[in-house]
Amino acid sequence: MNQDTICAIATAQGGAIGSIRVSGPEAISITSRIFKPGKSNRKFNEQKPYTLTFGRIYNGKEIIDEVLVSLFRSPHSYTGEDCTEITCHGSSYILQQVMQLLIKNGCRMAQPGEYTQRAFLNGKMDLSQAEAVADLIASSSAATHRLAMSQMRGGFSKELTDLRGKLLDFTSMVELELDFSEEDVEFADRQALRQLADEIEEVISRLVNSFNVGNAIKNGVPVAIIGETNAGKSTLLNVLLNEDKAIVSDIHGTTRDVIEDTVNMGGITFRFIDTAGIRETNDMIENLGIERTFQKLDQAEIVLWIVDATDANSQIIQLSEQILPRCEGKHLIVVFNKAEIIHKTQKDSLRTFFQQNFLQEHTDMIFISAKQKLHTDELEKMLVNAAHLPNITQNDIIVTNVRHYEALTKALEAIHRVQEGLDVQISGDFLSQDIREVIFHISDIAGEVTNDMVLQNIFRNFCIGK
Ligand SMILES: Nc1nc2c(c(=O)[nH]1)N(C=O)[C@@H](CNc1ccc(C(=O)N[C@@H](CCC(=O)O)C(=O)O)cc1)CN2
Ligand SMILES: Nc1nc2c(ncn2[C@@H]2O[C@H](COP(=O)(O)OP(=O)(O)OP(=O)(O)O)[C@@H](O)[C@H]2O)c(=O)[nH]1
Repeated sequence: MNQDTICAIATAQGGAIGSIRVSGPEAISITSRIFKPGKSNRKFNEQKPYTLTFGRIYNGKEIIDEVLVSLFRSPHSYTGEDCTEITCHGSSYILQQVMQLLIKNGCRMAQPGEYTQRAFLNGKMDLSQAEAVADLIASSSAATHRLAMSQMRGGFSKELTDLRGKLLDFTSMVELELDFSEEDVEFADRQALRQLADEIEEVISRLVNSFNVGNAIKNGVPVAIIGETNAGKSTLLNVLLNEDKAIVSDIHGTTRDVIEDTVNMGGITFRFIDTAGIRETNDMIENLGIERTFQKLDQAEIVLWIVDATDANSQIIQLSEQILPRCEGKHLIVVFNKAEIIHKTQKDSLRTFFQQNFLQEHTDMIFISAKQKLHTDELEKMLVNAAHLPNITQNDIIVTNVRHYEALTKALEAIHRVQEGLDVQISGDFLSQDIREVIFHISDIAGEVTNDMVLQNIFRNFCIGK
């Protein structure tokens, strides 16, 4: 299927050593045209797989570099094709020269993700494993690494493949019944099918539900910072992020757009979402921002509600109607900011007010000064406690990929129809249709029925050389 032999630089710029990967039917012959092994009696194309050969890359008579070359023979390589790897000195000039020589001798530049795409097309891995390769390269913490590693090693595709196999057996029995419809026979034991459907429903529900945790680990626990204009949201965000990201000014409504950034605190990645201040306004652009604030609030797991302590009462009363109903199921932290300029008696009355009106599960309050960084460490601890993520291991199966989540959600809907259908003794042809749909969505995750556009999109997001 892949007649082209492709090449790409696989290493980042600036290292002492650089590596070029060649893959395809001509990989070994093209490499041997530009590479002469050190000991002249050895031939590169007789090199044993998984060994290194020392030698030189020549452009005509000129030596480009002294290199080490490795060799893999189809199907035993990353792509499943014949492959070579040329390891030279890390000069971008040398790497470019070697690339040009390879191209002059019949290679073509690889597209982003093309090696992994070939690995997928040659059956070395399924699509969810290929997607995990990209996650693995992007992983920046122990948790994201563990998730990507578990998925790359076959994580949930194995479990899904087993279930899909059982479903296929069943649906072929149901479909066989259809061929004998005159005789009113039942090859597929409905009770056993119902048991299988329940089992599958449980597995898929678990995977669908794991996405919240998976998403929080991969993209950060979403924390929305909301409150009235000028309460100090941007100032606090800058403190939390330890850098000057959001624009701070004393003109009301400075933050019109939603700013997002992630930061690691206590081993947990948080994704802070600064939002436009909420107030009644006729400014069109600002109103759009406020609309978006509410959308972001819905996505958040933790809500930091910043209240200007010097002007708290009116804000609380005005906003509690808008905000509180939207915080159900979320952890709400009411942050009284600018606390350094209010009196102790004011604090006490605010605390009493809070305790009388907000005391419920998953609600905290704190007095801080964002400007003077007073009690902001305590706020960080509060956040870490609010974000109780489970400890995950490489054996935990957690969905992190939106594409998988969507396919699983559709599979879950279809399996519910199968369960309902069995309960009301639906006819075989409808039943098999619903089962086929479950199979279809499960197969989508492994990439067996995935359409070309989606495939292209997935691999285009890889880096070159992978
Ligand atoms: N130099 C180099 N390092 C690398 C890679 C590479 O391509 N080149 N990889 C690229 O991502 C990763 C390793 N991935 C690989 C995966 C499979 C095979 C391979 O030869 N598989 C054979 C043998 C399997 C076995 O013995 O179990 C096969 O599948 O038949 C090679 C590399 C990370 N490090
Ligand atoms: N005294 C005092 N002033 C503060 C504190 N935090 C912020 N401010 C000031 O309050 C003003 C508004 O701060 P911002 O951080 O821009 O407020 P915001 O909530 O992001 O405002 P919008 O972008 O308009 O929604 C600025 O002048 C800040 O310097 C604080 O803890 N104490």
